[in-house]
Amino acid sequence: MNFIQQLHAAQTLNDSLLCVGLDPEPSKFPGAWKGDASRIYDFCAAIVDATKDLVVSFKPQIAYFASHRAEDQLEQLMAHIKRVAPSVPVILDAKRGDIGSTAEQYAREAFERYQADAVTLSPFMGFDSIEPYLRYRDKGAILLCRTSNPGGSDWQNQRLADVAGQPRLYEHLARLAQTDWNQNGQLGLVVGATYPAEIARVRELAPTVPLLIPGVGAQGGDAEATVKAGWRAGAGGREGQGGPIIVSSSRAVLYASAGEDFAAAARRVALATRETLNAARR
Ligand SMILES: O=C(O)c1cc(=O)[nH]c(=O)n1[C@@H]1O[C@H](COP(=O)(O)O)[C@@H](O)[C@H]1O
Repeated sequence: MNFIQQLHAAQTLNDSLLCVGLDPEPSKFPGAWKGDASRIYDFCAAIVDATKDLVVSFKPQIAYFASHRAEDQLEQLMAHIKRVAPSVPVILDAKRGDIGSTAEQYAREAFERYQADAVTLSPFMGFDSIEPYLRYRDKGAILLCRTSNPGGSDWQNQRLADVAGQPRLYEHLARLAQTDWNQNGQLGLVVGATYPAEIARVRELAPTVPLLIPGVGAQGGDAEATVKAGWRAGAGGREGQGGPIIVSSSRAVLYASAGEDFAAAARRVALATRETLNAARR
């Protein structure tokens, strides 16, 4: 199964549009684990175990592991997810972007070392910086398009004077991801939940590509508006009818409780968020 097929299958199996982001921050860990970076795996595995039947995807953020020299724990975690939730695709959030020869190494890191099913990428350096990832035919490459942070508009909202119709940069990218760049149907786009009007615009320009939508929860994105903007009737039910949406939340789920009940609390928030997302599409 390729990444898109995995997404469709997980969305149906778990009846979910929710992605739980794994951004482990030891200073926020409960009880005796607080401040202990050697517990990153244990913390994330507990969250995975508590939410694995509620999600369309998991999304570990590589910086939260690398900054603590915990790459080995990320490897362990990826193996754990494959073991306990083999139907749930994993998106490695790495936001890589470099020339082709270096991109080959990043692609090997994401897909061979960590066994990710998809990776987030910055498209700033152009198509030849994306192409090495596409050689892994079953894997997904999710391009930053209209990001959730306010500063995203510094570049992404600029109009391109030399392209017909003067689209904004993010609109041009959405069009490329739907057409010329999407040579084997592997591309997805990141659009922030904090900008529902732009989600709708991206969905219009890229009707079938998966949209990864972070920003609900801690960043205050509106879950209902997100779904109304990005979801199309029939999407995800059967392939070819519309691109899946993957609505991601990290801190609001991971740190729902600072106590020993953190995993149960994470499950409660994940359940409630899944319900909100589902209600908005029905
Ligand atoms: O690519 C991403 O995942 C991403 C893109 C974006 O536009 N905004 C964004 O917040 N993210 C990531 O999504 C996560 C958001 O975390 P919370 O705000 O805690 O839900 C972080 O890991 C960010 O790095």
